[in-house]
Amino acid sequence: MKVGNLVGLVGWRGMVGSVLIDRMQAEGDFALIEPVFFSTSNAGGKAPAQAKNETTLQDAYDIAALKRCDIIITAQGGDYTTEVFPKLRAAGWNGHWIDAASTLRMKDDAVIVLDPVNLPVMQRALAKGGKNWIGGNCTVSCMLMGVGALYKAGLVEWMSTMTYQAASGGGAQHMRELLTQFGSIHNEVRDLLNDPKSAILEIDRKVLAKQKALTADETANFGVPLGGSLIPWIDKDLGLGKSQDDAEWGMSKEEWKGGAETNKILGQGPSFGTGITPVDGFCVRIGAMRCHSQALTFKLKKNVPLADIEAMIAQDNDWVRVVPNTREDTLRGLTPVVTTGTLNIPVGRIRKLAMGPEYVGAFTIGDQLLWGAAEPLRRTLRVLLQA
Ligand SMILES: NC(=O)C1=CN([C@@H]2O[C@H](COP(=O)(O)OP(=O)(O)OC[C@H]3O[C@@H](n4cnc5c(N)ncnc54)[C@H](OP(=O)(O)O)[C@@H]3O)[C@@H](O)[C@H]2O)C=CC1
Ligand SMILES: N[C@@H](CC(=O)OP(=O)(O)O)C(=O)O
Repeated sequence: MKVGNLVGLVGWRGMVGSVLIDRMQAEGDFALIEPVFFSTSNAGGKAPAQAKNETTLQDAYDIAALKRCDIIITAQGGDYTTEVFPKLRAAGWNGHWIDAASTLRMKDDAVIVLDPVNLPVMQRALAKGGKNWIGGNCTVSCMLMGVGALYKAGLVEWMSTMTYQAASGGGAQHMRELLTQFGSIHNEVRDLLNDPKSAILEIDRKVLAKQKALTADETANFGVPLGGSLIPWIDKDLGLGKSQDDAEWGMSKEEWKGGAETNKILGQGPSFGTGITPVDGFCVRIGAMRCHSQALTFKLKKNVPLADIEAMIAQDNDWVRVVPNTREDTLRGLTPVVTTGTLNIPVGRIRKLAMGPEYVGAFTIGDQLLWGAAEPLRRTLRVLLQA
């Protein structure tokens, strides 16, 4: 049955939501839908310019108002989903729910959406009456956009990923805090930096003293200094594993998502167990603004020539960019700064590793607000409207 085009938008004002609205405008999505804008804080206010018939903001907690929508897209966050989604379904709403939050991702009736990688999984679910479409973890989505080709070809025996994740993954306040920390640290040594004869170890000593003396306000979000440092733990401690000899023991939630979500996106089952591809590694927060980077190690099922691997990756989708493994090309094309604000997913440093011919290394980067959050949502809207 054709899906109707009355689309409720919740969370459009936030960081992910704003990127989503920009992308929907850029791609002409608003020409295909009748948007209804919702707010958790300003019901009755003026809806943004894209609103056609519905120019007033609706209350995002009003189940009757939400129930009118054929499709709801939310980037409002997990607490909102937890509160509203069950009530809406309990009230008999049978529309399509597209969500950036992780709350529903691992539910059996939810599909993690990333159509350039798993359109067949999405279409199978749609044919069976699926209604819940959830955006994946940003790190996982960006990684699969880059190297999904190797999974599609059934080549991956296992993968290890070491991540370098941007401040934006924590939200807008985290980005502000990072910059505030950089500013405070710079202020501390500004005069010494301006003096070319000053001793670098004196600068270093003052920087460290300032990092250690950052105020509670300056570290309220990350808990510790991130400017000039890093944090090798992202998201909760899941407390999994019965003993420290279990693979899940000591895993952060972000690391757990790497394995669980990669396999679910690929339609290989949700988590640990048979039939899945082991994916594991360490997730690290660094002082980048909004691009997540990852160093990947693959054990392939067989020895594949490097040129074939590069060709497979390059041809997989319209956004992946294979960066030749030279110093010059890497500096020019494989950094968060060149990737930010684009839909490009550069994959570089592709090379055979010293462990043997089946071992391949790669480095990939993605804008975590675009492919990592907003883009899969708007593309899911298109998939539904075309169904
Ligand atoms: N940040 C990320 O990297 C990722 C986030 N997500 C998911 O998306 C959710 C939303 O994240 P994010 O966009 O970062 O959250 P934001 O905090 O930027 O926005 C969430 C909501 O906060 C309200 N809000 C209150 N004050 C402001 C303000 N000054 N400016 C804008 N909005 C404000 C808005 O709701 P209202 O208009 O109703 O008041 C807005 O929709 C996350 O909770 C997560 O579930 C998913 C992937 C990545
Ligand atoms: N956890 C990610 C951001 C995020 O929102 O992830 P998820 O959508 O899986 O909760 C990060 O901090 O970089």
